[in-house]
Amino acid sequence: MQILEKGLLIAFEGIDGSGLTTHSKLLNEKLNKLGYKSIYTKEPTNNEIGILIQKIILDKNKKLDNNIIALLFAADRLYHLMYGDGANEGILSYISKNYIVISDRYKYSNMAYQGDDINWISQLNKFAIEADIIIYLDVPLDVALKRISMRSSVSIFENKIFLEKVKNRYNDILRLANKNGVKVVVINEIADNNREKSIDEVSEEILKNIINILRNFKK
Ligand SMILES: Nc1ncnc2c1ncn2[C@@H]1O[C@H](COP(=O)(O)OP(=O)(O)O)[C@@H](O)[C@H]1O
Ligand SMILES: Cc1cn([C@H]2C[C@H](O)[C@@H](COP(=O)(O)OP(=O)(O)O)O2)c(=O)[nH]c1=O
Repeated sequence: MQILEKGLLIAFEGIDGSGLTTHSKLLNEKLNKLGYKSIYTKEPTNNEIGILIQKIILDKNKKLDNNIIALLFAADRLYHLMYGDGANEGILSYISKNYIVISDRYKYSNMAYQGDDINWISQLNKFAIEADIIIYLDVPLDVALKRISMRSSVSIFENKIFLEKVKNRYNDILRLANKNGVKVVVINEIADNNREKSIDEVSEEILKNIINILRNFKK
């Protein structure tokens, strides 16, 4: 068992279709196999607030104001930190037990997707701890959209114009996070010869980055 001196929060971020769920789950599996205490969780969660959000964002006819959606995601996050995602304990509880918590999206998605006024979104997330590490999966819009097109249910966010805006916002969000002491790892999913890297290639690249960081964390 690899015991860390302190718990870690790793946030996976990126636009829809960038592989967040795939790669956050794979990283969790690999870290557990290597003997780390690691858990996978996601936002929106499956607690009462997260379930409400999932209903709202999958309902095309429910055109809720962006600020209401922002408040709901922020409430879900505080609940997630304190009481859990509906299946696990709160993130803060795992961190206190020196776990690695891998969250498939976190407060940076709130800023990217609802961030018309990013200062207000930051305020909403005032009580949400910074992640220790952000893994940002960088994928061209057309590749992400192609992957989403295979999906049965599409959320209100999954359209080209909106996701282009989200992708552009991430640049400033990651810079701000880095300024706040977050270790930002950008994973480019396209190889030099313009080939889409395989799931295994991307997953190994993520694991290598994380192991390097964990080694330094121990020092
Ligand atoms: N590197 C990759 N190459 C090809 N397909 C991928 C890659 N990463 C993810 N996918 C596929 O893209 C789809 C969306 O991945 P998913 O993890 O659900 O994205 P997200 O959670 O970011 O919306 C899935 O079918 C997944 O198998
Ligand atoms: C956490 C979070 C997610 N989102 C968006 C990103 C996605 O488009 C959508 C759902 O997240 P997603 O990761 O796609 O969940 P699922 O894999 O269950 O479909 O919610 C926000 O708009 N704000 C937030 O704070």
